[in-house]
Amino acid sequence: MIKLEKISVKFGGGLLSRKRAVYALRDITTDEITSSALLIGESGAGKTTLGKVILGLIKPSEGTYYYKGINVWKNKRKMLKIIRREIQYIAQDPFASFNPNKTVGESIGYVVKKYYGRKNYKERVIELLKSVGLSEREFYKYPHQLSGGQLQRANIARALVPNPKILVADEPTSMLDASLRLSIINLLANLIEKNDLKVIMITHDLGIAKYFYHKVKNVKGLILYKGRLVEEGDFLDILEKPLHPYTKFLKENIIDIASVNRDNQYIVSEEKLNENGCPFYPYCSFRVDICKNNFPPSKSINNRKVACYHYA
Ligand SMILES: Nc1ncnc2c1ncn2[C@@H]1O[C@H](COP(=O)(O)OP(=O)(O)OP(=O)(O)O)[C@@H](O)[C@H]1O
Repeated sequence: MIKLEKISVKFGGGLLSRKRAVYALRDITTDEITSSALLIGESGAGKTTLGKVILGLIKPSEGTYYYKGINVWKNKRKMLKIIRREIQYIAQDPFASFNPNKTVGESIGYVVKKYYGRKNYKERVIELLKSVGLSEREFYKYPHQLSGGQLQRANIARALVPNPKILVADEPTSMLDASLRLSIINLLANLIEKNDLKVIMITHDLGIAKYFYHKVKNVKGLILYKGRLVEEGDFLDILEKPLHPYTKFLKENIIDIASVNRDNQYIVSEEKLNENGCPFYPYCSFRVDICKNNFPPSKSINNRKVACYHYA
């Protein structure tokens, strides 16, 4: 379905910009993604940027994005039209995703009318609301009259309007109370099972990621670190037997990557990072000289891929 080849995304550094270009993503190559997936990484790792590349919202500065085997940006008129329909986005904050002056039914109805016309649009909206565990009552409510969890359900209902093949869910539970988080994951797992749908979930919360894996099964994990893809493979396999030193660090130290504490004993060196080197170099206890200036090529090991000279 989705294949990324040497994708880099650079921000800034234009002719009129005083700032140096920053790579949000660097040289990302994946195997074909055919299942649901988890994009894991701490803040600034490039998760959202990668999600936007997949949604066709960001044109990579370098590299090729294939959807269904077709080079998206080489065939952009046709492919972006397909992607806009088949790949939908679930944002983190459901309150920011709805117009506060319109009822939930009107907001979802707007999208229904766009795709299917006015006829029977209300019935379609109510059916969608029911498919995400809401009821007809919610059609008439304004966003502020719903809880965060209910509104996130409505957000998911709206994303389902064009009958997408993929949902890119960007931290879909992080704005919700802990008690509601699992119910949203349950809903996504349910939709995956009942529909011909895959979810690409972006998260820094390993607890949520594990729960998603156990509900959905067959979930690919993509571990990002400072714009680089460091490990790829079955998510549980990665978590149980991490190969990359960063993934090992994650497993041993933390549940929520947002709580990474850089002042712990893991830090080996404070040396300045070379842009072309491995970004984990300063913290890595397996590092060798070459890591400093050269990011390693990805190596296949038992259905996994890891970018680390330790395995070269
Ligand atoms: N529009 C932009 N202009 C300039 N820099 C950007 C832009 N969008 C993202 N970046 C930078 O690219 C890097 C990756 O950002 P991104 O939002 O993709 O990370 P993330 O893993 O999703 O982080 P978070 O979990 O904090 O959202 C960061 O250093 C960020 O500051």
